[in-house]
Amino acid sequence: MHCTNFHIPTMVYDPEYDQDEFFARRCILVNGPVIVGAGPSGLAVGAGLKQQGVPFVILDRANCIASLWQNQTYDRLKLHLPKQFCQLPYFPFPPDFPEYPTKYQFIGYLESYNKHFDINPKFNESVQSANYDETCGLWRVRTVTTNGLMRGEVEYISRWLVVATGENAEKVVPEFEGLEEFGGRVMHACDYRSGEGYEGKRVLVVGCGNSGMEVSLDLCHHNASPSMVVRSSVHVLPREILRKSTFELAVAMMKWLPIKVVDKIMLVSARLVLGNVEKYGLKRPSMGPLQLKNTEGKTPVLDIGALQKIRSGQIKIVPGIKRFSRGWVEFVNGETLEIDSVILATGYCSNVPSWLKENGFFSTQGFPIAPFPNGWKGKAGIYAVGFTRRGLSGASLDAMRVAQDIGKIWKEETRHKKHSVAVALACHRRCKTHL
Ligand SMILES: Cc1cc2nc3c(=O)[nH]c(=O)nc-3n(C[C@H](O)[C@H](O)[C@H](O)COP(=O)(O)OP(=O)(O)OC[C@H]3O[C@@H](n4cnc5c(N)ncnc54)[C@H](O)[C@@H]3O)c2cc1C
Ligand SMILES: NC(=O)C1=CN([C@@H]2O[C@H](COP(=O)(O)OP(=O)(O)OC[C@H]3O[C@@H](n4cnc5c(N)ncnc54)[C@H](OP(=O)(O)O)[C@@H]3O)[C@@H](O)[C@H]2O)C=CC1
Ligand SMILES: O=C(O)C(=O)Cc1c[nH]c2ccccc12
Repeated sequence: MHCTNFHIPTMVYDPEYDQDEFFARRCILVNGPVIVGAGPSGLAVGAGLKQQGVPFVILDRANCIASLWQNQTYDRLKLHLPKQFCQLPYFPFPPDFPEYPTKYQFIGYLESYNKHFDINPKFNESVQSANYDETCGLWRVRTVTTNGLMRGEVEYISRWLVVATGENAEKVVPEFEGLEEFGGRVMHACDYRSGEGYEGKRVLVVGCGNSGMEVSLDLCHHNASPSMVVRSSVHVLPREILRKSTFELAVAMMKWLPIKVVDKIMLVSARLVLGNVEKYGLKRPSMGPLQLKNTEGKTPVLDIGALQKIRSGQIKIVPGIKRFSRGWVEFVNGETLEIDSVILATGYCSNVPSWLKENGFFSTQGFPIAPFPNGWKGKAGIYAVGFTRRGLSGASLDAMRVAQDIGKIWKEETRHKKHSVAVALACHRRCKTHL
């Protein structure tokens, strides 16, 4: 796509003065980078840029920051890594936070972070496409804005594009034979808030990652009867070993030992603390838990109580699903089970391939192709933050690198040109000459 699709009116974006909302179609030249996503990753990049005086625009499809945390998680959720691995750069958690903050505490912290750095994302702006326009050397990011009844299209034009839409941007909803005739309540784990309303119900929880385990546990707390589908294998680790965070121990050991050895130690320790989990139907993968996380992104389960319920039989383990029918499910081993509801804890995926038109930086799965630690920067001013499958600490690391890199280029350019807006306008003029 070239500049032929350039829509007027065109404005220079000034963060001090947010222009009116009257135009249904607008084109905004951004002085600084466009950041897509106002989750922890996007906010952390924003903070790093603010500190260096670099202007930017953050766009989010939702109407709030950290929408994954605010709109798509259950009430009982707590961070499952200790707090020091989850805080964002330059602004620590309050000292009275517990070791594993609740989601409400984490959201409160992110709100303070947003306020403290005056990040000011633009909400209700869903990015539909982004492409690099070689004729003018700029990124063109198109959004659909939904603001009450108002719907508009905006094109943001920028030197830099920071992708911060997350590893969990879309829910994965597999197709199952017969599900349409099942008849009971079916929802994805991202829409599950609590077991209220499930009392006495037989619930099939599909998937045994952290979501499947914790939803099943929450259902037990609400006197429901969950059966959890384990179709392949899963690593379950205790959240703590001898009162020390398992994750923290693993991070410490990784400084001295190869990952394979650390995995062995993890598995021996897990066996000592949890016993043999395979006898409950929780088959372990052949690859160790950290290696599996690093190579395939599959997060080990950090157990916070589900295993005890599996042992006691309150959570039943069932095999893969063959098909559904009215009021029941048939498994691959031919057995059937009567159920009232289904919760799909079947995971999430990146949505980058659906909107980013480029070749070579992102894979078809929506993750940077270059392996860690080289996937944060691409060619022509594109960056990725929060795609290293290393949780919030990985996102923070990316964010600091990206903000520093953009800040460095920005400072070099503003030293040479009198005013950064003049630079943007010059680019803009160059772009328009190609119309
Ligand atoms: C239930 C759950 C619990 C977790 N717990 C932990 C934990 O304890 N510790 C840990 O380290 N990690 C945890 N994670 C991993 C989680 O991915 C990170 O914590 C964190 O949310 C990643 O931040 P992010 O900003 O990269 O992505 P997100 O938080 O997903 O934010 C991405 C933002 O991009 C926006 N967006 C997406 N597509 C578009 C588009 N096309 N246009 C505009 N905006 C868009 C979304 O609305 C969203 O606000 C958890 C994940 C889940 C699902
Ligand atoms: N407290 C916390 O901090 C929590 C953190 N999280 C994090 O959120 C992220 C997402 O976790 P989660 O939502 O559990 O997703 P995961 O991707 O980790 O797990 C998805 C599960 O669904 C199963 N599955 C997928 N498709 C099917 C199918 N067709 N039939 C049967 N089973 C299927 C997978 O099985 P298979 O392996 O065979 O493909 C797997 O067990 C993770 O990083 C996790 O750590 C989640 C919840 C709580
Ligand atoms: O909870 C998540 O989704 C995370 O990605 C956190 C995380 C990063 N590395 C890990 C290794 C083991 C368990 C959790 C994590």
